Amino acid sequence: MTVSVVQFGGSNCDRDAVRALNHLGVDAERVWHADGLPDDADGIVLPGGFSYGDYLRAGAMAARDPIMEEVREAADDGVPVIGVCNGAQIGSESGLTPGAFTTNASARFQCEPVHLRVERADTPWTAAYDEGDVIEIPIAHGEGRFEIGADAHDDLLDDDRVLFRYCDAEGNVTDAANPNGSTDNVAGVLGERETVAVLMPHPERATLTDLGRSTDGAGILEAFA
Ligand SMILES: NC(=O)CC[C@H](N)C(=O)O
Repeated sequence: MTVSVVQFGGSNCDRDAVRALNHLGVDAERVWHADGLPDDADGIVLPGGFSYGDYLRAGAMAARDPIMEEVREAADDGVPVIGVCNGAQIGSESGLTPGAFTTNASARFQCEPVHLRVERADTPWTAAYDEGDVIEIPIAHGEGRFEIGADAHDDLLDDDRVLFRYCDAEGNVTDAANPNGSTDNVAGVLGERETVAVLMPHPERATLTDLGRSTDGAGILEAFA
């Protein structure tokens, strides 16, 4: 499998994603947005960063970049797509996943390790875990607060599309464990297909063993292995 890591102007986690995937034995290459998706892309990562300088809203301009039409078509064909942090914002802005990410309740950029509860273990992104597992992965965002209308939230729950929730070290989903004020502590969701997912925390920053920190994020990227 060759994973395309889509680089926009202002992306800054594209190299980290390639390195983390390579560490897991997955071929990956950075793809400059203006060059379009290669025909052999059989996996796609929308990486973190500050695409288009976060102007208007984080992810809003990249979501309207022509390459996103190709990403949407690939996703519809069943190609696995994951959006991480700014990539999650691009995914929601482009309608790949429900809800929106907006300014943290703190109104500050937050960079810290958080705990996540695995809400679904039967997806490609979470097959390495058991439902209810607690994993530690860092966040680094200013606009990570998940927001969704009441009806869409009901649909999200009915369709069981919440992938991760912010929790404490014991797995309790509480306000105190919610770093950014996200609705229902949601940290990651699935698209219409389980092969499409977005999450605000950074699994590629919790994969390499030589960083000396948690490697709990590896299981998410192993979806491509
Ligand atoms: N690390 C990131 O991808 C940051 C995302 C976005 N620029 C934000 O601050 O919310």
